[in-house]
Amino acid sequence: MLNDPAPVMIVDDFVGEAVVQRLLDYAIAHEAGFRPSRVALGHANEGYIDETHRVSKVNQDIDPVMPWIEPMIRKAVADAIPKLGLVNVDQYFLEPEIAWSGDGAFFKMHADTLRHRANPRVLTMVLYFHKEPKAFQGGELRLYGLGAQPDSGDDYREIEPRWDRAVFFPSWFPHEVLPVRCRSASFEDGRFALNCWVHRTSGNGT
Ligand SMILES: O=C(O)CCC(=O)C(=O)O
Ligand SMILES: [Fe+2]
Repeated sequence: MLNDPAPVMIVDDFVGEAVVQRLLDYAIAHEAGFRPSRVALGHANEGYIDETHRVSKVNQDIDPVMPWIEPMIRKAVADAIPKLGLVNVDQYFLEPEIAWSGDGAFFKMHADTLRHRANPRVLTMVLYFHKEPKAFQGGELRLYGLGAQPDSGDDYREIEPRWDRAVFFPSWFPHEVLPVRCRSASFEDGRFALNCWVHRTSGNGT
C-alpha cells in the first residue's frame, strides 16, 4: 500500500528581503566555517562523511543570525505543530545550521530523526535563499510518505527551493534533495538553506 507524502507547511516570503540579504551576506562572509556534511548512523554522535549519500557543506556556528529570525521561526512552529498533527511539543529547543549546496550536491533519501536520543527532532524547517539572479538549477526537495524506499517509484511531493521560502514537515518522513547544478564553482552561486530542527523536550518517555 502506498502512503501519502508527508504533510507540509510552506510559507513564502518568510523573513523578508532585508533579512534574507543579511543571511546571505553572513553565509558568504563565513564560507571558511562551512564543513563537509555528515550523515548520522545509530549512536554515532558526530556522524560521518559519505559522499554516496550526501554532498554539501554545513556551518553550525550561526549564533549571530538567530536573533534576526528566531521570532519568526517560533511563531511558525506554533502554527506548524497543530497543522502537521504533532503532539506533545509543549517545550522544545531549536538546532539551526546553514547548509550550502554547490554544483553536484545532493542528499539522498533519509529521515532527520536522530534515533536513540533524548529530545528527538520532531519538526524540520528549511528556509531557502540564494544570490539573485539565481545561479543554480535543481536542488528540489522531495517529500515522501512513511515507508518509502529509494528509487522505488513511491509517490512524493516536490518543493522548489524558492528564495525566502520556508518549508516545515515532521522530521520522521523520508525526504531527499535532488542534485544541484550550478553555473560556477563560486561559493556565492550555490543553494543556501537555513535548516532548523525542533527538538521536543516535553513528553519524553510517553
Ligand atoms: O535542503 C533541503 O531541502 C533539505 C535538507 C535536509 O534534508 C537535511 O539537511 O536534513
Ligand atoms: Fe533532511
